[in-house]
Amino acid sequence: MRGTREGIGREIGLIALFAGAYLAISFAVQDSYYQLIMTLVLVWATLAMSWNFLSGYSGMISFGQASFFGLGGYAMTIAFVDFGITPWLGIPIGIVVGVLAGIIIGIPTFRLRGHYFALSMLAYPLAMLYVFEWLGYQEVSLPMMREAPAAFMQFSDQRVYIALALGMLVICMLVSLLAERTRFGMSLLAVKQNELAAEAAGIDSWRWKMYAMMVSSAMAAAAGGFYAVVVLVVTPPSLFGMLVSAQALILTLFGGVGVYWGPVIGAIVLVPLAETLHAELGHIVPGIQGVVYGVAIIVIILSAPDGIYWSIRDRLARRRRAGAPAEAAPAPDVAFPAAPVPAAGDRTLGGPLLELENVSLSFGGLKAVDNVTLTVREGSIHGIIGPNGAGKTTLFNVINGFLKAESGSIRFEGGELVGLKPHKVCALGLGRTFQVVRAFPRMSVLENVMVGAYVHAATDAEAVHRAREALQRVGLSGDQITATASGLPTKQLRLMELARALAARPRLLLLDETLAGLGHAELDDILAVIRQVNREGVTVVIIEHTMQAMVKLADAFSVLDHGSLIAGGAPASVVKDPRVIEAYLGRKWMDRAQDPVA
Ligand SMILES: Nc1ncnc2c1ncn2[C@@H]1O[C@H](COP(=O)(O)OP(=O)(O)OP(=O)(O)O)[C@@H](O)[C@H]1O
Repeated sequence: MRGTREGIGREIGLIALFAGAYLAISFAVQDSYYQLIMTLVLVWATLAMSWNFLSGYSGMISFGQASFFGLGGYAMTIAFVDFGITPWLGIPIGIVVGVLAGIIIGIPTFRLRGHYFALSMLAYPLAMLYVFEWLGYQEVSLPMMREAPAAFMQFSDQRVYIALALGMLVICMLVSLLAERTRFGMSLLAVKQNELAAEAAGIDSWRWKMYAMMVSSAMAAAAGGFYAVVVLVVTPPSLFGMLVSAQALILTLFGGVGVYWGPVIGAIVLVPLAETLHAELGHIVPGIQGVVYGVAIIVIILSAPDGIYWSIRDRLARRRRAGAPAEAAPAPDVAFPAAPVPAAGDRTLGGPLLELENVSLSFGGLKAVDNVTLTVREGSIHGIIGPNGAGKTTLFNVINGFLKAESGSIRFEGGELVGLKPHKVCALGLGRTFQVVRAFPRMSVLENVMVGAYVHAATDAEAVHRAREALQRVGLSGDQITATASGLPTKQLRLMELARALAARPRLLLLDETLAGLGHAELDDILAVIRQVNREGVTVVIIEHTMQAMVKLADAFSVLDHGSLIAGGAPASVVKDPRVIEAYLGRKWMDRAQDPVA
């Protein structure tokens, strides 16, 4: 399972096995050309690993990995040629330069998303290519240091380079493995699968993306520095060229995205193929490497779109399932037993917990939230109702920081929320769920909830503990929590999302149509959970269209229409208010309103 250290020892064993086998094969290979190819496989695998760390884990597709590769290569080369600094120091210098460039590039570029991010990343290596040409570094050769070759990383035995490159790759694999199994990787994966949900669950997506950029640029710069040592001559196209960035991306896509074995598999299969064809047929078909990578990407998209690693894994899992005995009956589909419910209004409520004062927000000419003032009392269940398009979800988005109020004030426990990012709002104790469930589909239910727990958990073990506790609170257990989130029935998804919000131990929960899409029995189960959570001290603000349920559940209503608050107060009186009936409930409700709790 991701997110815990389970199985980490086995993975380290596999890495050691791979490294040992690779080294053993390198001793068996006598031809220095093939030894060079074995070195290049490791260098390109490291570069592809750097792409995987940024793009595979976080989902931000980068076409510009050559920037860091080239800077690492040129920093080492210039340090060597102009200052006589050994590559043993030059490569670390290149790594520092690469990381600094990663930070400088990340700051403006993280504002962009999707295709815009990918394309703008493409611009950086192209610009650097011309800058280095303009600076006069068209072709730089490393001088031979015959008096002290080892001190300048110059070895007559090619196998020493293989061992060094293998060391570099193994370090990158271990760093990636550790990231995949800890909050680093889990946070990036959550951002990749649903950035808004991750932010609402307390994940600072910008910070994790920046960390990923720094680690990724360090790996790419190390690969670039080492590449320059091995090939001895560098040119701007060989370090910053399109083929370099494309290679990083294609090797990973081919081998498997989002897992550290992917780049290794991709490099082992494709690099020897491309290099051998280049050596044999390069004089007849110039640029044959590009053809190999082009064909590889078409084949992989058609036959195994997630890459070889995932394709093999899925096939093995299917075979295991087919051979396994019939699965045990699933754990009972439980929620909390419907405990006796204190009638709305019977409970003693605290003072104001959330206060909105003259809050407004427009989309162009449309006032989606218009001068709304309302107070939510501590310990209450506060219903937000209104017709479709009344501005209810927008109001939640303004409260939790997805949207910034244009005017007005939102105070939570007396502190101002306007201007805070969603993860900060979450950290203050304000959790939320969504109208359409925002799950992290490739994670298990437990992992989904762990993402919510990270905000206050110091360690991964504590996050697991808090997540299990939250799942227990919503009544999910056994097989239900190890299941993958994609494909879960609506009720379990709703409960999982509720647990994810609860894992941060909030004082106030914003629930956006949590009852939508549920049958009668399921609806009662979820209502029981909401009441239980409220009894445990969590204040609830809930948007809901099911009026019968809301009247029984809520202590107070606020009614929105066209962005404005048209009524507020105890449910029994609000549903009799002629303005509410006209705007929302309609005549049919008017007839029933004589006995609203029937
Ligand atoms: N990002 C946006 N850009 C432009 N208009 C928007 C945006 N989001 C919402 N709106 C508009 O703002 C108004 C309020 O929308 P909102 O989703 O908050 O309503 P709602 O009360 O939650 O409705 P529903 O009950 O159907 O979910 C609607 O007219 C909607 O079309």
